[in-house]
Amino acid sequence: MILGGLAVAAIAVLLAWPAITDYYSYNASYYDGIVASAAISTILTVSLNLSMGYGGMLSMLHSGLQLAGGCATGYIVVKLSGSWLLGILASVAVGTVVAMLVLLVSLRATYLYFGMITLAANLIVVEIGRDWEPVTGGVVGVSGIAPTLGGELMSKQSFYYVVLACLALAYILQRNFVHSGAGRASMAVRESSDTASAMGISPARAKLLLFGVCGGVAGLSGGLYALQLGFINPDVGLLDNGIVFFVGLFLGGISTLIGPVVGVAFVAVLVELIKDQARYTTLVLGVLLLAAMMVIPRGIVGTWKASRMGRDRPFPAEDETLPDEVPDVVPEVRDVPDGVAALEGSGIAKHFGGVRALDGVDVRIMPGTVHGIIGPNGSGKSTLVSCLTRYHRIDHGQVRIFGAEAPHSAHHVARAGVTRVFQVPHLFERVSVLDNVLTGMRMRESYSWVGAVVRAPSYHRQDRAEREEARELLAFAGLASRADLLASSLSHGQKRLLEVVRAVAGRPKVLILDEPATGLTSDELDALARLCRVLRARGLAVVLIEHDVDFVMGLCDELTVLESGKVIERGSPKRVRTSAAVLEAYLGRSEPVEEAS
Ligand SMILES: Nc1ncnc2c1ncn2[C@@H]1O[C@H](COP(=O)(O)OP(=O)(O)OP(=O)(O)O)[C@@H](O)[C@H]1O
Repeated sequence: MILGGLAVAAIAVLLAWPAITDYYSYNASYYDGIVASAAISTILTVSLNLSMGYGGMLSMLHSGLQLAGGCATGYIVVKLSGSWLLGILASVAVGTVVAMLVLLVSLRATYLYFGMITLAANLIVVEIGRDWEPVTGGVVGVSGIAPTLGGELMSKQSFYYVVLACLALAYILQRNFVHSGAGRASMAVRESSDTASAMGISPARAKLLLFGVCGGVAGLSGGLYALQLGFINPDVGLLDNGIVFFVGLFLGGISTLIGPVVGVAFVAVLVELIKDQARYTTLVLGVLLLAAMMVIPRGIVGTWKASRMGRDRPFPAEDETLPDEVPDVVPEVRDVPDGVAALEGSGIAKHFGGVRALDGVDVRIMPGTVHGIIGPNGSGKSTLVSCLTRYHRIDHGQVRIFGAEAPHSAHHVARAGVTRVFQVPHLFERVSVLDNVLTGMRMRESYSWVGAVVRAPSYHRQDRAEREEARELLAFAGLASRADLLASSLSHGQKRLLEVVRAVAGRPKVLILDEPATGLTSDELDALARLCRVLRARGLAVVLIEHDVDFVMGLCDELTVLESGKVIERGSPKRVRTSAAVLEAYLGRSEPVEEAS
């Protein structure tokens, strides 16, 4: 409410700004220019926010992207005598291409290494700017980049509104992207590439898309910068020019939509206030960044959000009674040919150096069953699952999904219907419970990211249906009242359940749960068992890796028992319970398995 009011007031002031300055000042164009500059910086900071905040990609390339965009506009407007609009479009295209090229060479790089690669790329972009004289104008740059309208030079006021419109576009793009399936996929990759892959998300594609979008937005800010100042030279790409964007982002609040706007506005006002002492500007910005990091590490907006009742803060939600009805949204697996295994591994071998983690393992998991994989610690259970789902490259053997050879990458296996929940909880803690479930639906989404950004009817339809479905699934697991809380506020048991719900949301045909019962209360165990039974009844194959022998024996139709990377027994719980090999492996003597736990 308060935010809404402030936003409306800010928009009104921005729209009326040229009239206000005209009325109150003899130097109106100066003040219009200050706000336009701040708006251009905000556009670049929005791009940085998408990359670092929502994508978890430390980018040192942003001033280089601004330079690339500015050079593209300069080239079109001055050298080709094109229109400013064409210049702006070129800046977006060039920014996108440069960002995507850099991303392609750094696909496997993690946070810090990605930062270093973008740093190197920035140096290269600046150097190209200095040396590619016919296009960039070399060290001197290009001047005379003037926007025209109907053959006349565009007035400062008109240009102000062009910049404002571009800022609005950048902000809307950021907001709509972040709230779309593509945005959730980027955030999933930010949290864990492995978990994202288990939901059918390709980390490489998600990163490429996000960084490409960031490049386009940063390029746009470069094009506007060139048009506003009338020139562009390679110094624009120098790293110290980029500091102001980092200060604005961290001061305003990284990973918040409005943070870049607030942060840059704050910095712009401050810089204006100390303009008579301009030589201290860098010092002041440095101190400001330091102070922000120490006092309000979430930034102004993040801190404000965390302080509001019920927003970004855990609050006790009521305990829920589980509904008896199974929601329709729990998937049903149909048309499976008789006798074909849902997931099958034959002769799987995996060595880690001298360790034979798996040594010729055969496993057949039938649809409509709960299949337990048990064995002592280190017997190879998790490795087997990683091999079956292609997280590990297998040394020997074959993996088949419904009779066909399994694809060779983890996210394609997920798309083929095999989803896993990891042994160590891999929730997306910084987003809501509901968003976690929505992320699990990513591979079913049919709308494009452009459709989401422009909020096409297909996006609205699907988004509405997904949200309803996600809430139904949460209600079935007893988590409905927690849907809008941050996932980090859940108890351990609730997090485990949420992970299962998120996996179910992807409508898998095979669901692999690695030690899901660890740390669950008896009520939570009941809820988990109920969910597994429902999935089995709907034709799914559920694979359980568990140490809780009672839980496994009570739930599973079939078991595969591993020891030292080999199958030592397989069959019904009754058979396994009395197997001499199993008793030996668990107890080293012939006593009932239940006593091992
Ligand atoms: N990435 C790896 N590098 C080296 N060795 C590994 C790796 N992953 C597993 N191993 C080894 O492979 C063997 C099987 O490990 P795995 O984690 O699959 O067993 P597990 O049955 O799942 O054990 P637990 O019940 O303790 O989770 C162990 O000896 C383990 O040390």
